[in-house]
Amino acid sequence: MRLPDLAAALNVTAGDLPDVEVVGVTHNAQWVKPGLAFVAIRGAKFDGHSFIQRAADAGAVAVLGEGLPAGQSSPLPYLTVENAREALADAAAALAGNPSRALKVVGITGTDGKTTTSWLTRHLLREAGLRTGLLSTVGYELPDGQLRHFPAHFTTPEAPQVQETLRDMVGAGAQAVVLEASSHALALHRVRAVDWDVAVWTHLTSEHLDFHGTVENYFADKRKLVERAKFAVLNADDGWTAKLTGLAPAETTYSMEGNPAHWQAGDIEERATGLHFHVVSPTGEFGAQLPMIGRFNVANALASLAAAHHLGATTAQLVAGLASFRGVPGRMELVHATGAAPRVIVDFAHTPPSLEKALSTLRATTTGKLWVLLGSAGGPRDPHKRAPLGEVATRLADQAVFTEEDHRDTPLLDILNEMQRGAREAGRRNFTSIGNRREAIRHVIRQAQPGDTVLLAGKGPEDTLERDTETIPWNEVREARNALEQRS
Ligand SMILES: CC(=O)N[C@H]1[C@@H](OP(=O)(O)OP(=O)(O)OC[C@H]2O[C@@H](n3ccc(=O)[nH]c3=O)[C@H](O)[C@@H]2O)O[C@H](CO)[C@@H](O)[C@@H]1O[C@H](C)C(=O)N[C@@H](C)C(=O)N[C@H](CCC(=O)O)C(=O)O
Ligand SMILES: Nc1ncnc2c1ncn2[C@@H]1O[C@H](COP(=O)(O)OP(=O)(O)OP(=O)(O)O)[C@@H](O)[C@H]1O
Repeated sequence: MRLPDLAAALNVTAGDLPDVEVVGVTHNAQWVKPGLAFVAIRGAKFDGHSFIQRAADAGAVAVLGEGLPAGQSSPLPYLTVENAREALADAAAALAGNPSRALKVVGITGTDGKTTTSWLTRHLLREAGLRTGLLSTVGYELPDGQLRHFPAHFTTPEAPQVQETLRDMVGAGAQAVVLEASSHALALHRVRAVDWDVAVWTHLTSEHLDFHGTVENYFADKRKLVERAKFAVLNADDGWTAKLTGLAPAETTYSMEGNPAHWQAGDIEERATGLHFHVVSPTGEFGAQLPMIGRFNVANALASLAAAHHLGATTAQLVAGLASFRGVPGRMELVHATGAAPRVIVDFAHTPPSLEKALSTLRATTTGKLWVLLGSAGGPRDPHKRAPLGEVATRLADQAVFTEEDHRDTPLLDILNEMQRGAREAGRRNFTSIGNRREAIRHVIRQAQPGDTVLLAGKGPEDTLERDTETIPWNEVREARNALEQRS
């Protein structure tokens, strides 16, 4: 796009602009490449205007900002905009060709459940035959199903990455996309200029108040998604929904607690194989089975069903889609086994509170013994959590196995000793230590019996294991599957 056309697309009246080609836009001077426009943002820590020279040296062709600081001149054409973050999003969308207009876009927001609901909705849409992309905390996928990661960890990355990813999805033949929208993203305009077809609301509890200040601000940021969508899927069990009703031109509601709603789930049973429930909905009544752990996932399922139904999924496709859902990689992921075997779960939990939550959830559906395998990372990251991890593991599981988990240059023995200390000081002896993670996984899966549950905690979807100075390719689910095969 030529620079004068970009200015016109942003409604900016600037004097004589050079007729140069703008190939993209970025807010980060370190990411500038020849031909990009640089948006100078006044952030909480830095003023992007101090990086204009750096951007120019790297080949930027223009700068967008809310006004040059007094006494500063720009070596590049400077376009004054009202709001730099909004301009970043608008420019990114224009330069990417407004890809969201060519897609059915489902946005998911809420305090918890965004990632799960995004993955499930993506799965249901694919079951319904729509080529669907995904952008979530766990990574992003074009319709080919291969998970990719942005260089920095984000739930919703900055607008240029959002728009460029949507453009790539359109290029790869996507018809729909499911996009997880964090409150930070909505507050900082990262998903402005996305044309939303469906907004899904999971629920809201006090969180991130360091950033938003008050729960009302937090709500107001999240509400933007519902305000901007053509259709809203609202949770009738969430107190905030009353304030969301009527904001979108059309809406549907869901409940797993017996509140009046279009989509209702009842007769909920949580079994070792997953969740079983009965759905009453505008598309009829049906029995549903979802191979996931955790009762709250019924709410996520209802939200996904309603969103996918709105985009054309039939009842048969919805039922089949729920039953074939494999979960979110590395999040309470059930490892499938053939024949009589213990239930094996891979989960990312690597802090004492998340380990506590995961083990408590699993205890509820374990008839036999509950086993847990875990380590703790080396280096400066939270050495204080090692002993508490040992305590939680031996309190909530019947048997714990301590092993390696990215110990890097910290001696593994020191980490294992700390975990053991946490257990011993609480008076417990129900643990063993096996340094090599593969051997430890094989050991615990060999020892466990049908009816038992084995939680492999800490690594989740990570694809490497950092042992001393080595970085080893790693796939925890594959390790578990191999161990299950060796067992049978
Ligand atoms: C709290 C928050 O979201 N902060 C975001 C905000 O940072 P900021 O206002 O402090 O920006 P800043 O660091 O002062 O920099 C100002 C400008 O100078 C630029 N800069 C800065 C330094 C430099 O050397 N060169 C340079 O160009 C920056 O790119 C930026 O454009 O704007 C930056 C880009 O403009 C974001 O990268 C940054 O996200 C930070 C990295 C972050 O950690 N965000 C997290 C909290 C976040 O967004 N999380 C949510 C999920 C939350 C959840 O549900 O758990 C997410 O969607 O991932
Ligand atoms: N609908 C829900 N209601 C309450 N809690 C939930 C719900 N869905 C998930 N959770 C809890 O939140 C945890 C995180 O779930 P999920 O990753 O889907 O949420 P998220 O909003 O994407 O959070 P994050 O951005 O931190 O990944 C789950 O392990 C579970 O404990």
